[in-house]
Amino acid sequence: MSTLADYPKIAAGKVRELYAVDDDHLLLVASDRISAYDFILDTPIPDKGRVLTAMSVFWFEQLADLLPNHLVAYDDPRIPAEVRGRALIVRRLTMEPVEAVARGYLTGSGFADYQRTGAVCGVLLPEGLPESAKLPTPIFTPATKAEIGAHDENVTFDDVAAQIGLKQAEEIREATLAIYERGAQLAAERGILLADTKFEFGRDATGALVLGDEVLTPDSSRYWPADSYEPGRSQPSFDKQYVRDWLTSPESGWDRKSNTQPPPLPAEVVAATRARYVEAYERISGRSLADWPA
Ligand SMILES: N#Cc1c(N)ncnc1-c1cnn(Cc2cccc(F)c2)c1
Repeated sequence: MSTLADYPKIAAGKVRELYAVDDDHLLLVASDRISAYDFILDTPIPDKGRVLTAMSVFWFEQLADLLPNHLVAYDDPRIPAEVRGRALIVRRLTMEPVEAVARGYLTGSGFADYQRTGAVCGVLLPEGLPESAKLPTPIFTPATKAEIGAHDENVTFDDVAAQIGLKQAEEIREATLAIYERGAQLAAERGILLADTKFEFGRDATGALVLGDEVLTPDSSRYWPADSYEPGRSQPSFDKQYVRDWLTSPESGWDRKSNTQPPPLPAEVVAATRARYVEAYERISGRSLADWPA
């Protein structure tokens, strides 16, 4: 059995790391860290890494008929015991330099761009749409990959085509929208709205487009509870709202405008947040987290 120290770390995100296993395989590790208001919080959420890993595997299986993906294994002797259940063996790809975002609802940077220009990533939208409006049809709104701590920059389809080629950009747009439609449909049937999501794609040695990274997780997507959906205001996050509400309540003693590290989370907020991640996985997948490796 390998240990994590056997594998060189080749990339690190806010809550994930990527290690080299061999020339053709990587180890994608999801931590229990959680971020809020652009801070990585001091308090981990137990099982968050397992839930998000299990959710990616569920979606890779659901989407396999649409396009190939980089998943090789999730229960494998190459996965060190210390990260078992929250790590994947994946194929090493040549990654496309674009954050492939699909939006079905108008929120976040998309809503900000719309308020300023009437469009998102060059896609003109009807006038008068309120915050959180469901869009007439889902849109492809790519972004550049930012360094840790910086926000991705929204760009146009033409920018992507200029960077990677028109055919390649069209292939990514088509795949992004097809996966979003599939994910939004399945989630909606389970009472959860998929407002938007971000994919990363790569190419294998034959040049085929391959779905990489994590897929349709609460970290790469905005999931909203359908029963409280109301256009015209920001929506509660399915998974992070307890954290956001406590951090912005007087009880935390934290000032969001202070740009200081948020305080540790109380046990009850941790427990409630863990429960929401588990609920999201079990409702969407129809599976039990107890059946997932630990
Ligand atoms: N997935 C994937 C992947 C692949 N299958 N082949 C080659 N490269 C990547 C790759 C490179 N950067 N990232 C982003 C990323 C993800 C997770 C943690 C991080 F630190 C960074 C993904």
